[in-house]
Amino acid sequence: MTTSTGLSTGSGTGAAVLVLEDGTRHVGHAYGATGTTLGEVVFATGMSGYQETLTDPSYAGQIVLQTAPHIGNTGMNDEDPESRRIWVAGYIVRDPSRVVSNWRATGSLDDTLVRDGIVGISGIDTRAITRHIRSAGSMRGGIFSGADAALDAQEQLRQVTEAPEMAGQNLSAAVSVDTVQVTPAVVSDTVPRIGNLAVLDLGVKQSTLDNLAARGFDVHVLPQASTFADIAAIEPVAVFYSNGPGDPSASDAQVAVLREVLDAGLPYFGICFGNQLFGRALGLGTYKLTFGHRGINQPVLDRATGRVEITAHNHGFAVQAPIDGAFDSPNGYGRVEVSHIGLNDQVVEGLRALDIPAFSVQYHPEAAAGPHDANYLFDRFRDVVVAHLSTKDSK
Ligand SMILES: NC(=O)CC[C@H](N)C(=O)O
Repeated sequence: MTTSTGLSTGSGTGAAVLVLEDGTRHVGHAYGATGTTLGEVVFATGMSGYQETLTDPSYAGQIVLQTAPHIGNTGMNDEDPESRRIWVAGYIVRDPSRVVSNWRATGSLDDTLVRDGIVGISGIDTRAITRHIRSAGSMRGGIFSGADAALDAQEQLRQVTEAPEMAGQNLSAAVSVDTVQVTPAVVSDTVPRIGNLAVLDLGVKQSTLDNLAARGFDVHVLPQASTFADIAAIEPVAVFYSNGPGDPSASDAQVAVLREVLDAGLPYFGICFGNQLFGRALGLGTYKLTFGHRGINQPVLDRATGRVEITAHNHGFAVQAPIDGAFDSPNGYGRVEVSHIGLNDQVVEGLRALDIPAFSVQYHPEAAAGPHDANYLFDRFRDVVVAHLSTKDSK
């Protein structure tokens, strides 16, 4: 058992305890809302961008630990949220900022955590927990604060071990829109309107929608349970599957719809969860990484250009595929290749179909937060769609 004592006053009052499913305990301070929260404990290595991290729906069901020791000093603003609320199941911070100082700030992180009911803990040894997760793997955990901090340790551990594991969870319904939402294309002298794009909302980020609209797509965001008929009804020129929380192996319905999309010959682009579901549609498997990739400084090789990009990541699962050269897709969509590879661990970071207009990446070309090295992928998608439309016209 590891126990660390708090180093900061934190924002909440009173004690809090982080309990991992292997029995590890860290005692610190209540932070944000008080009570009990359960989820998969993961660490994120971004030195900045906590607002984008917290509002990324892909983190639903996860208790996020920030390895950056000092969080909250720029507060919260009205421009950076990636969705309508904070989605993390819980928040672990070493040393929350006691003051907010930024010209864009409209509120504090602490108040927003309380507003959205996010239970957190501060003042614990985040480095020790990160090193533990790196070797033992991401695991279930719980934060207990307020009166719950005083619960019997065995009772706290029981609650943690009875919580669902991330493997096998389908969380799309919890984060997706209920009705179709449209973001019109941002057209100009240099950006022509391309047509309607169907975006399946599995937990999409605002920056992704903005990037797609800026390429001339009228972006129609569809609920996660949409059928192929729902997609066809908007007469799309192409289809996009977003990032999102949960285990890709638990999304059979969306994979079946994607197969209909590919069978119909519609161009396809997927990001993160959308990459994993593309892999599954092609007939590939997915698996859980030991501790995943979450941060804004991950090196990725684009095999088409030989260029190394520094990129934003947030994934705990990955696609299983041969990384040495093209191969036949098991489900009969022709030849496929792994287009991008993570240079830290050789994980598949992108897939490209060679015989149909479809590709995807495991990481985040929209960044938010993170470097913009991979933003060209939105241009690549626009070019694929425009080329596809021109071959259709010439037939
Ligand atoms: N950002 C994402 O789309 C994450 C995809 C998936 N939930 C994973 O953890 O791998």
